[in-house]
Amino acid sequence: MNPKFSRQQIFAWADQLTQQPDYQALTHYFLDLLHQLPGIGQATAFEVYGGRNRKTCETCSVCEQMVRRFPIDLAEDGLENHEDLLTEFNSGQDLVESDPDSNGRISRVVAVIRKVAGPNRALLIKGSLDKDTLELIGDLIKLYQNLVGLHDSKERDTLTKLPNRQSFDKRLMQICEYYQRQPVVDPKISKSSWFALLDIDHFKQINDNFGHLYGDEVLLIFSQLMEKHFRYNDFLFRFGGEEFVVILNLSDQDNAEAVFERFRKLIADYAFPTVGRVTVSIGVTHIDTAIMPSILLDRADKALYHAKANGRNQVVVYEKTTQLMLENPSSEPDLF
Ligand SMILES: Nc1nc2c(ncn2[C@@H]2O[C@H](COP(=O)(O)OP(=O)(O)OP(=O)(O)O)[C@@H](O)[C@H]2O)c(=O)[nH]1
Repeated sequence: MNPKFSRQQIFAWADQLTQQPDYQALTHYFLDLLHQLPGIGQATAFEVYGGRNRKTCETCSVCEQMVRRFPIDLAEDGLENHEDLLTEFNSGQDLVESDPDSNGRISRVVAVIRKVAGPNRALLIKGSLDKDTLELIGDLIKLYQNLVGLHDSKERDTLTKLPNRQSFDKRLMQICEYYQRQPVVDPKISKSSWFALLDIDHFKQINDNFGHLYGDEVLLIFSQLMEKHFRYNDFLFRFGGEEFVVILNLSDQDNAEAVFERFRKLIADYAFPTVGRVTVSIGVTHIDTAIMPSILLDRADKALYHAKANGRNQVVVYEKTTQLMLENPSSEPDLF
């Protein structure tokens, strides 16, 4: 028992941790809790993607490690250097502590959380920590880690480990509510958020020609290429089947179009093992201040349908496409 905290206090924290409804709420609560402990100056959570430990990636080149900081923020820009964190993460230890100072205190701790159903995570704690606090942190992290596992199994897609449809619905609602509080902007010149539906072309043919296992491999590599291409503050989801969603943040219209166009080309040029070439159609729309999730989905879906109907392997931005074109695509998409 930690002498600074009563048994009741520790059980109250454990009780609160287990009551958090999802990974987001759990991690917010856990970081707040850590900040209450003596000597902790800063506690930050990260998601760590890619890396040499994932066997599935041995055949492809998309798996260099990438770090996303929690919480991903709609209004925050800039990339950070995470080299030290990755070195500690890859050290093979679960709790990496800096050398103690002359008073026996530790200034930096990295806790590594490896998960089956979601991405790996790292918690970075900075401050001046004594032995008792370190022990308590270690125990709390074990509980947090188990709860992360439970939430991941509900909120993440098991194949790609991206947030699933259920997480998407919640997140989209939050984003729409956020933008409803913001002033109206001209998306051509101001940075705001963009919603995109990405649908792999002729995916049924891939399954039919090569089998479901190779189809799954395409989905997995596709998701890894998404994680590599988009920035840490964009939101990525597996929407279902061969359909994915990206919410691109802090971007004007030209940049959004260019980012999705580069991703389209990245996929078209990528040599997928066995399957070879794969293409993707992308429907994009602006998230404006007055919009409801259902309207957003409908607009992106119309743009995607337009891309499919006009030859696939292309990006269509709803705002650049006239209503007439969206409602009367030049041809019906061919179905198999
Ligand atoms: N391997 C694999 N296949 C899946 C998964 N989820 C859905 N599918 C398959 O994805 C295929 C989607 O086919 P369609 O909706 O006809 O679309 P498509 O063949 O991509 O054609 P277009 O979208 O019109 O270019 C179906 O055959 C589904 O069975 C999955 O998790 N793994």
